[in-house]
Amino acid sequence: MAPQTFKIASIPADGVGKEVVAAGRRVLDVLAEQSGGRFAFEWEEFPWGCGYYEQTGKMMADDGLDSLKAFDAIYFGAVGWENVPDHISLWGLRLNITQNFDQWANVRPVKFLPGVRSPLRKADDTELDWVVVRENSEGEYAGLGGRNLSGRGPGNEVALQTALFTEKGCERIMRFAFDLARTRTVKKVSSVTKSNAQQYGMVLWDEVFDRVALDYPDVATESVLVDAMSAKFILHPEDLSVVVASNLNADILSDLGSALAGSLGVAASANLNPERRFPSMFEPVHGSAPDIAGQGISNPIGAIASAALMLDHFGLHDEARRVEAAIEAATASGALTRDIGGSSDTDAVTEAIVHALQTALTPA
Ligand SMILES: NC(=O)c1ccc[n+]([C@@H]2O[C@H](COP(=O)([O-])OP(=O)(O)OC[C@H]3O[C@@H](n4cnc5c(N)ncnc54)[C@H](O)[C@@H]3O)[C@@H](O)[C@H]2O)c1
Ligand SMILES: O=C(O)C[C@@H](O)C(=O)O
Ligand SMILES: [K+]
Ligand SMILES: [Mn+2]
Repeated sequence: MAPQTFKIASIPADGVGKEVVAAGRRVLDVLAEQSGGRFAFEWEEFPWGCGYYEQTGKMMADDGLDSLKAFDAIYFGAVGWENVPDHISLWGLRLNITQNFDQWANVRPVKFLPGVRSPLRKADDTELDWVVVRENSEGEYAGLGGRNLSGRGPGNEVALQTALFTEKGCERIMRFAFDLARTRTVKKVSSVTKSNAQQYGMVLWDEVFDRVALDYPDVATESVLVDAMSAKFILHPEDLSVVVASNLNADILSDLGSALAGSLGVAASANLNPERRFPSMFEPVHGSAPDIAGQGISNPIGAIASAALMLDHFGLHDEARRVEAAIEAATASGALTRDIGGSSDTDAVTEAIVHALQTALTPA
């Protein structure tokens, strides 16, 4: 039988994005080899990013979105470099893709790994495991607003950055969060709000949350102000299972979660178009890390764990669990990059994960 072939567009983009995407590809290619012809990955790499901008004045090709539509998934590194203002590079590439492909659900698990020290003392003797569900299409990232550069005289410039909350946008991300909670051991959704200060958008957010919750009587709920939630991440993370938050609130909280798990380098994410009208995109939570890029020392775990989320999206659930187990075997054995207290480089950690996959192979 012909192998089931998954077409993946890879966009390493900038900085450590290049290093960690190469690591993830290596792991996926090993898995395909091990599948004995059951499945295969067909890769096409796109050179978009700040280097491409240098040559063309654009972050991606004009027909880039059209080209991407033909793929089963997109595997992304990170965007951002010093030659391009961050708001141009982010809107030109990552947000161009997430918003135009309606990847409205951004799933960001917070995973604690064996052998990786958390800055939380609580993590030493408490099982911690939660996931941030980020609204990925509107909110503070609606791109609405403008600047008045000239009309008000020197020193009086004004800028508006308007957040957009729609009932439909709130409802779909909340249902997604509740459905996800139903698949987990602890069936609970925590909604992150700021409705004490933001009396329009966040009050709508809260009302939709309360209404959707009525359809899930088997799932526990709480609504927590974002400032209090940032404290709760540190003081009572054992109370968390699924945390649903607006675009910006979830962006901030997911970096906090990654740091609590040891480093931004270990955190995975999936930008999902749940209706599957467009390809979904898988990328580590971190950015291009200019401070360490090019040295071969970046942590590949976030990108490799994102590849596992991509396997889940393809329905290859056993393979996804095998990759996660291989990551855990590698960290437990001491294969750690510097950001998590070790001295291994990117390649050594990747090979430790590959080795774990190979030794865990059950003979046919
Ligand atoms: N989705 C994305 O592509 C994305 C996400 C975040 C930031 N960015 C962009 O990345 C650039 C840098 O942003 P930043 O410095 O705020 O965030 P960053 O995530 O790139 O780096 C923050 C810190 O985490 C460390 N870090 C990140 N990834 C790591 C890895 N794999 N291994 C080891 N350490 C790692 C960095 O060395 C740095 O100290 C900016 O241009 C920003 O706009 C892009
Ligand atoms: O917020 C963004 O879109 C950029 C980056 O911080 C991310 O988390 O992807
Ligand atoms: K990224
Ligand atoms: Mn972020």
